[in-house]
Amino acid sequence: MKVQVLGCSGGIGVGEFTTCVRINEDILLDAGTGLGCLTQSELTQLRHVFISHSHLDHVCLLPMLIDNQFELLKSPINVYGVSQVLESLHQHIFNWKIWPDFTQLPSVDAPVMAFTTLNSKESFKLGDLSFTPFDVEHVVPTTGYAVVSEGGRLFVFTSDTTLNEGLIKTLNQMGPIHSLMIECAMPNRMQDLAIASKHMTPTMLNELLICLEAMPERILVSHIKPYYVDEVEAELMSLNLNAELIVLSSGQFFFL
Ligand SMILES: Nc1ncnc2c1ncn2[C@@H]1O[C@@H]2COP(=O)(O)O[C@H]2[C@H]1O
Repeated sequence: MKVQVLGCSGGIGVGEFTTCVRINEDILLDAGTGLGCLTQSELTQLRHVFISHSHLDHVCLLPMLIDNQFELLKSPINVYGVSQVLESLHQHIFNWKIWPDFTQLPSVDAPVMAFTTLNSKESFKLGDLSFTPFDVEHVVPTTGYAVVSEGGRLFVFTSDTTLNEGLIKTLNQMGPIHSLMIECAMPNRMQDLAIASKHMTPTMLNELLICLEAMPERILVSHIKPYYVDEVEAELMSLNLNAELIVLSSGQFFFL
């Protein structure tokens, strides 16, 4: 399984793209501005989009992805998420005011976009891969995704989350995690804002990792607010984790 980080920033600026991860050629986790890094040919290969939550930095290019392919699509692009997330997308974005409701276009019988509701902690199989949403704590309903590769390796994408007992328990129940993509939006001195906006700091990440029964082989850190990248990176490096720690940047890819 190829995991390509198209966007992993907590903000915008030259070279900064918001959350979007491509799995192999046809699957996305979230559809932030990183999606705009793909070529037209790569865009046409996308068939499945798993959405973690309704915040703009994670969904802003989904409407344009569908419109881009409108005339080309012979079958719908499948959009997956738990019910609260899909309802938010439908109500607040695909509502004819912000964007057309592509679940009804060009016709209700043969639309270019189809929503599939997932249940938290229930696996969804796509070929040899499986995707399991799991609840995390953020300011809106949010799920991460546990993705099992063709070879049985586990890639966990937490999306935006803060630290709580539930996250520790959920990650421990998954068994050995090969690669954990987790956010660390702000430096330690901004812990109050991190808690209010339900994000993580390096200290909170360390507290989480200490509580894991098995250390993931790779910790992939994402969603750092651009202004604080150097500070967060220095704080992360001082943790001296017993794992490969990678502060992600757009364009990186990994094989699992
Ligand atoms: N009280 C707050 N609750 C949620 N978000 C906040 C708050 N104050 C500031 N923010 C910012 O609003 C941003 C919304 O997107 P993010 O979750 O990436 O990060 C959030 C914070 O940077």
